[in-house]
Amino acid sequence: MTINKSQNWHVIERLGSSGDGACLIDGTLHYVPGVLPGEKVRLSFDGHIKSILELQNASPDRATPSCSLFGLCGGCSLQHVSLPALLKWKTERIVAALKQVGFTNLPDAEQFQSQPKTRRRMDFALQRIDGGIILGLHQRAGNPVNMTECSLLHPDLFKLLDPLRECLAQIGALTGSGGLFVNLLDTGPDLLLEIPAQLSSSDKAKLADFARQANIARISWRSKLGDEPETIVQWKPVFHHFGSVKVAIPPGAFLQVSQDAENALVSAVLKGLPSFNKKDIAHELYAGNGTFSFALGERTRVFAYEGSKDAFEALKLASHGTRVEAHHRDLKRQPLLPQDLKTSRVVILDPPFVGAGKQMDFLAQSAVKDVIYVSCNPNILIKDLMPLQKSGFEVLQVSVIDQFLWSADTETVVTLTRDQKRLKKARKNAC
Ligand SMILES: C[S@@+](CC[C@H](N)C(=O)[O-])C[C@H]1O[C@@H](n2cnc3c(N)ncnc32)[C@H](O)[C@@H]1O
Repeated sequence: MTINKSQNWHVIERLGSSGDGACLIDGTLHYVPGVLPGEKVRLSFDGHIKSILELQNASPDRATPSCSLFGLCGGCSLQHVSLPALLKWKTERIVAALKQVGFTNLPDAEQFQSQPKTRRRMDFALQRIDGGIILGLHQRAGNPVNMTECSLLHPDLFKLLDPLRECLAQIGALTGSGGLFVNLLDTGPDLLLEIPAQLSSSDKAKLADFARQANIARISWRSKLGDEPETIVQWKPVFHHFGSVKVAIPPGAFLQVSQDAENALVSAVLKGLPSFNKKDIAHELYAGNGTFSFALGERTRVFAYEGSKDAFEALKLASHGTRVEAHHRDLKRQPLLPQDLKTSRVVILDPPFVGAGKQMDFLAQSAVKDVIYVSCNPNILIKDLMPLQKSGFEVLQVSVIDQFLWSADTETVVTLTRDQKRLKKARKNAC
């Protein structure tokens, strides 16, 4: 294929939603990775943009990437941006999203950014190659890259990678590609392997030996996403604390990706709560294993809804002696209806990446006055918050939590109310 080396210079206008720089070339919008607004680039093409040949007007927001795999590994797309500039960009994106919904009179956003090397949850790709195993993240569009260094991963997980490669190389069932889901819990790393073929008894014995040598409490396996994990080895208890409540976390469970971000998220949610009377009930939707539930339970009675059976069971077991009442419910198939929310003082919801969909319409139609919406997807946030805006909700507080460091993903907590008294008071206090 012939590569056309353009002599033309192109100015980067802004960052698009995936973090790539947008520029107009011959009237068509193109996205260029690794650039910043205001920078001028000369590009080579092979139908699409192939590479940056030259860059001028380097932005003051430009930073030296901290990882030598940057550009190859798909885990980070924005290491060429300084962390303060990244947080500012993410915050502007959220403010723009809220304006797009139609909200006006927005409060200043509170901001938090995780520290590097704090990531305690990661979904790795596995690939057998001649002489070993590749264990790392996928390229942006392509094969996995061996993670030989990482600016994101918690050191307690990073130090496991080499021993894991050695162990997995001995696993006969791993003949091609697979996955490895890792959570760093209070009891140490918890591993869930995804390998299509059945593990042999020899594979299981090797994993059991490895678990003891590497002080890993549990290793589970499933053949594909959606299958129930099988515990291969568990030789000591597996648990994690949310506040003072101990939860027996199931294999492959959802956990906020870093402890510092989890703390910031919980604080933002608690800050958004209205005042409670003794008998008030908070409805929490998409509760997971209880990241927010038990902190909420310190303030009031909580009805916590979760669709994953494993997470619901962990939540239910842990909720004894607390004010949290766990409910197993698929909120897509069976959303809470306005009458189900009649007793609700406030609704807190943290939907998955695809959003809450129809549930938002029923929430908007209910009599609920206060909502705290947690989002990891700014595009879906726009869709989900539309029905609330149309039914009279206004934004009381916004927190932008950059827990997905050096990627375009953003976590946000938005407190909304249609209680005019509360709104007036908050705005008066902010003046
Ligand atoms: C973003 S996670 C949040 C979990 C929890 N709030 C936390 O912070 O750890 C979304 C949660 O929604 C649950 N979920 C996904 N689809 C669901 C559905 N249709 N009905 C109910 N829960 C669902 C997932 O199992 C997951 O626990």
